[in-house]
Order: sequence, then structure tokens, then C-alpha cells
Amino acid sequence: MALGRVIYVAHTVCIRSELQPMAPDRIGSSSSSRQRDLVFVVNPLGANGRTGKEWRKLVPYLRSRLGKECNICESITSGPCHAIDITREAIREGADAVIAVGGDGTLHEVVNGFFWAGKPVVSQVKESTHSTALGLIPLGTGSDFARTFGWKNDPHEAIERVARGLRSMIDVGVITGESCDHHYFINVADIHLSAKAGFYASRYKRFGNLCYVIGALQAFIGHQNQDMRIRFNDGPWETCPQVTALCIGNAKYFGGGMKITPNADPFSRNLEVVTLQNFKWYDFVLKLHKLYSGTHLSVKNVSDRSVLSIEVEDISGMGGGIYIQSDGEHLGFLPKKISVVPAAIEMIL
Ligand SMILES: Nc1ncnc2c1ncn2[C@@H]1O[C@H](COP(=O)(O)OP(=O)(O)OP(=O)(O)O)[C@@H](O)[C@H]1O
Repeated sequence: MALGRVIYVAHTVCIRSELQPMAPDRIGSSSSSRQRDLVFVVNPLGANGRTGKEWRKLVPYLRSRLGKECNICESITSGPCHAIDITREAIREGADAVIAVGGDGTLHEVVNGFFWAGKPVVSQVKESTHSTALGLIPLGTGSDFARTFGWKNDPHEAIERVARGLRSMIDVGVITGESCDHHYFINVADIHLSAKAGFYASRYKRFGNLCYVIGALQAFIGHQNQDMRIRFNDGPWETCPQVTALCIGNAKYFGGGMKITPNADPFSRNLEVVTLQNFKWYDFVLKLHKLYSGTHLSVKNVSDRSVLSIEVEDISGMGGGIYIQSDGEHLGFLPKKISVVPAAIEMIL
């Protein structure tokens, strides 16, 4: 998307600045003086419509802060999964960064847009010497991924990060199932009760963070802990009895601020697996504060380990009834294999 080239990203509007003397090159490692192409992928309906409103207020500031150095391209999503296509196209067109504007769901789709058929999407621009970075302006309901970095839902702070342009290679997780499709996540993937709670919570986003409480209460109805077959790092299969929830973290938080995988680190080149077994409803009432503070690893029936991969099968006889979600998005049911993809994406930090 260098100057003079046409951008074919659907619904993308590029707010190009007047030609001006170049500012110092802060975004990316290239020393060329060309303007950077930043594609902002905006979910107008994130956080029950707040994302769209905040974004409209933000655009004038964004132009004044970055417009001299960068071509600012705005791409408004038209529905679920659109952010994936926008991202793929932007990368192929040689964008310097694709920046998700919204919640974890939008970030999740943008991350999936960095891949195609199990491989990274690459620029088709012949002269391109840079890779496309991932950025985030957190403006969602939960915005859980941002919490690992201590980022708030503060768009001005996020724009400063983009302006500063520090980048680092970050891990992602990949989930494969019987269909052999590859599905990527950047935050937390989780199985059984929490995934079911997330599935229901997505229906109540209009209530803000309360949606997670409502979702959890609904998921408890008829919930049963289940035996599962698990294997770590392609090792031997073992039975894990009475699993309540299995959480696989690349980062630390889910469910609107629960520090579920407190030792996860997206730069560690592995994933943290936290297993809750044999929990009853009253265990959640008594131990909820520990789940929020991340001090639950010492609680009875909670275990924790660091892995490269984990494979999980349903042996409950529930016939496809055990939910899995990734980054708060419903992904279907077991069996699934979840693996780390080390240093998969360059992220603006
Ligand atoms: N134009 C659109 N219309 C309807 N849904 C959309 C649109 N664009 C994106 N989506 C969907 O909205 C869902 C939620 O978006 P997002 O994650 O940004 O907000 P949120 O749910 O409020 O925040 P969080 O996930 O952090 O709690 C995503 O799963 C995405 O597929």
C-alpha cells in the first residue's frame, strides 16, 4: 500500500495526510522515509456500540497525532468474521500494521487474519521489506487480553503506543480439530464450564461486564463435571477425572478480569494450562475472589503446568456436548488439540 497504490481492502477509507517533510521513523525497524500504512479495523458494535462512538470521537485526534507520519486507513467491519478478511487483504497489500479497535473478539478475528490455511499470510508487494505488525486499541466489554499488559480501555494511551512503535514477537495458540482447520487465539482458550458460560455471556453483552455473571449462572444449570482424556506435549494419554474447566492461557485474564492463568506469558514460547476439577457451585462462591486475584493455584483441585501442546478428548459420552471457546468466542466442541505457535506475530506494545 505504498503511496500511489490503490487499496482494495473492503470498506476501507484511507485518511491520507498532505505530503509533508518526513518525521523520524518510529514505527517498524526499516529506515526508509516512506509513510507507514496503518489499517485500523473497527468493530462499530463492540461494547454494545460504545466502540463505534469512541472511534468517531478519536479519529480527529488520531489524524493530528499520526497523520503526518502515517497513512491512516479506517476499515469498519460489517459483521462477524469480516475483520479476518480485512486483515488478510491488508497484509497482502503490504500494510505496516493492522490495529484492532474493539474487544477481544475483534482482536481474535484480526489475529486469525494473520494466517491462512495454517500458514502466515505474507505481503504480495514485491518491494516490501517489512512484516505487518499487530496493534490493539482496546475498546471492548471485557478487553481481557489488554489486562495482561496493564492496558486500560483508554484509546489515547493506545495511540501513544502506536506512535512509539515498540514491537516484539508474541506467541499465539493454534487449535486444530477433526476437520484439520487451524484456528488461532492470542489470549485464553478454555473448555467445559467456563466455555459454556462464555457462550451464554455473549448473549448478554448489553449488560456490560455483568454478562459474565449471567452467563456463568446460566451455564451452571445442568452442569456436570466430566472425565476427559488428555495428553500433554504429544506424550501418553491420561484420564483427568471430574474436570470442571480446563483453561489454556497464552495471556492471563478471561471472563471480564478473572486472572485464570496467572503464570501465562505471551513471550514465554509456551502455554499455561490450569485445570479445575470437581468444583461444586459453592466452591466458586467461596473461591471466586481467588480466581479474580490469580491466587487460586494453591486451592485444592486446581492444578497448573506449562506446555507446548495439549490434546483433549471427551470420554463422558455426552456426544459432542463439551464446549470450547478461544478468546471468548465459541469454537464448538471436543476433541481438540491446542499448541503454541512461538513468536508468531510482531505486536506493537
Ligand atoms: N459490524 C458488526 N456487526 C455485528 N457483529 C460484529 C460486527 N463486527 C464484528 N462483530 C462481532 O462482534 C463480536 C464482539 O466484538 P468485540 O469483541 O469487539 O466486542 P465485545 O464483545 O464487546 O468485547 P470483549 O470481547 O472484549 O468482551 C465479535 O465476535 C465480532 O465477530
